[in-house]
Amino acid sequence: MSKPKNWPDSFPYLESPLHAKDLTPTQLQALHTRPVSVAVLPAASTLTPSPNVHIQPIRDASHPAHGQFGLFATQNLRPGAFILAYLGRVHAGLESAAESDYDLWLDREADVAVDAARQGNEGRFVNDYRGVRERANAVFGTGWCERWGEVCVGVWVAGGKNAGKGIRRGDEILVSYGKGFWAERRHAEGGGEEERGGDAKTSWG
Ligand SMILES: C[S@@+](CC[C@H](N)C(=O)[O-])C[C@H]1O[C@@H](n2cnc3c(N)ncnc32)[C@H](O)[C@@H]1O
Repeated sequence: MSKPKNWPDSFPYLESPLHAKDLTPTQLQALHTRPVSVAVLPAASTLTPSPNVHIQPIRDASHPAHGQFGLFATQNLRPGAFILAYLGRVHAGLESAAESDYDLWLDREADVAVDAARQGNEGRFVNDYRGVRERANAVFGTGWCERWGEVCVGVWVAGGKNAGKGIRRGDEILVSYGKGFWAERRHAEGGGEEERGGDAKTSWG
């Protein structure tokens, strides 16, 4: 199996979603039922490793995630384009890895989330835009991944009116984790809760 450059030795690299044993038959059925309203992602767009990105250490001392890793574009990506799937351990949300900084809702109604804290793919290295640039240039969302025949979380280039020109080769790919993420973090560190208002899990939008 080939792993992306800079993938840490200590983490398993996933080439498909990893299903936790506690997913109920109803949750598994929801995962394997194609919703009418989500983007269909052909198998060719979910290659592992992804040809659209590379993992890089953050060496810029002014970057708030200095000393960690980030995800960067290997080619120009147009507004609205799909970038890559976010792979991890797909689990029942109730059994949430509350302390994980890598846990995203996959299907809130079905109570299913995906956590990339202990294993995953390049998606786990997407940083938040705060303190790096004015706004996010990418968004999390859900799609139907034909490669695995299931609903999956993915990362898209930001689209819409204010999207700009997309992401240029070499740019860092940055999403918004949602205010809830940072409020939770301040709360955990003993700070205030004034910005609370997002999801307990990392949210998007
Ligand atoms: C999903 S991980 C992103 C990848 C992470 N940089 C790494 O190397 O594993 C989320 C963590 O990255 C860091 N991070 C991401 N965006 C950040 C930002 N804008 N400011 C400060 N820390 C950030 C925080 O430590 C956060 O808990």
